[in-house]
Amino acid sequence: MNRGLLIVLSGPSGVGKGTVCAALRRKLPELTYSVSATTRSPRAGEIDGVNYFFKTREQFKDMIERDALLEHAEYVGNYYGTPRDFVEKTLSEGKDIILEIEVQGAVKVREKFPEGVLVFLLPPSLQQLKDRLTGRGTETQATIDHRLSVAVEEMNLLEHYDYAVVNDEIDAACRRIESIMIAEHCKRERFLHELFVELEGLREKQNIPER
Ligand SMILES: Nc1nc2c(ncn2[C@@H]2O[C@H](COP(=O)(O)OP(=O)(O)O)[C@@H](O)[C@H]2O)c(=O)[nH]1
Ligand SMILES: Nc1ncnc2c1ncn2[C@@H]1O[C@H](COP(=O)(O)OP(=O)(O)O)[C@@H](O)[C@H]1O
Repeated sequence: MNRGLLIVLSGPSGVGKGTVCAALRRKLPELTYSVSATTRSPRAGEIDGVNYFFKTREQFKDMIERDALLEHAEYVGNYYGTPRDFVEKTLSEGKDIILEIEVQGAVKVREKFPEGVLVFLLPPSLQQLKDRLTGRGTETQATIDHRLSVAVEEMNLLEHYDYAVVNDEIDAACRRIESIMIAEHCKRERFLHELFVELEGLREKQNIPER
């Protein structure tokens, strides 16, 4: 059985990672979502174990020490991390899993999981990024300014990614990510498709040299 795909959806704050990821999950119910751990306080309506596993700093430190996180990063004063076991289990069951994480964490995943598929979500323009952060209404003006300056730095990490997807329209961005997933599955079929195993067997039997 093929291992599942590890898809990392990343990009600057406010670009639409949460929105696009939610739309993609509605479209692809079989796509597993990795719930992160965080030390940030829950926002109104957020549920522990669904949106995040909300942890104290002590609990989070303990997870780092136990090597229970695949990656973790500090972001605007809070810690965020991906629980390792759930990701490993999902991939070994042949299921695809999506991580929606910030850019430093995505680059760390690259080191630990070179076969991971890194997708960078881009805003159509910086002005639209600012408008989205403001429009969401979850941040104060000071946080928005801070997040915007962080976003400009974050864009520099684009070169580490496999794909760039512009989030102009939510549906269009989803379609692009779906296409990436289809292409990445086809790439892996090259190595594992049963037909090729059969062909290899036949070649050996008939002593046909490889082309
Ligand atoms: N490295 C890392 N980043 C994460 C993880 N979970 C969430 N994030 C990112 O942390 C940042 C802040 O998340 P959050 O406070 O929920 O704000 P929002 O995504 O901007 O609404 C976002 O860029 C998330 O994608 C994780 O497990 N690891
Ligand atoms: N393609 C899009 N067009 C217009 N608005 C969008 C689009 N994608 C996301 N948004 C809006 O932008 C804001 C930030 O999106 P969000 O998903 O919270 O970003 P992130 O998770 O990257 O921080 C939200 O108010 C969301 O509704």
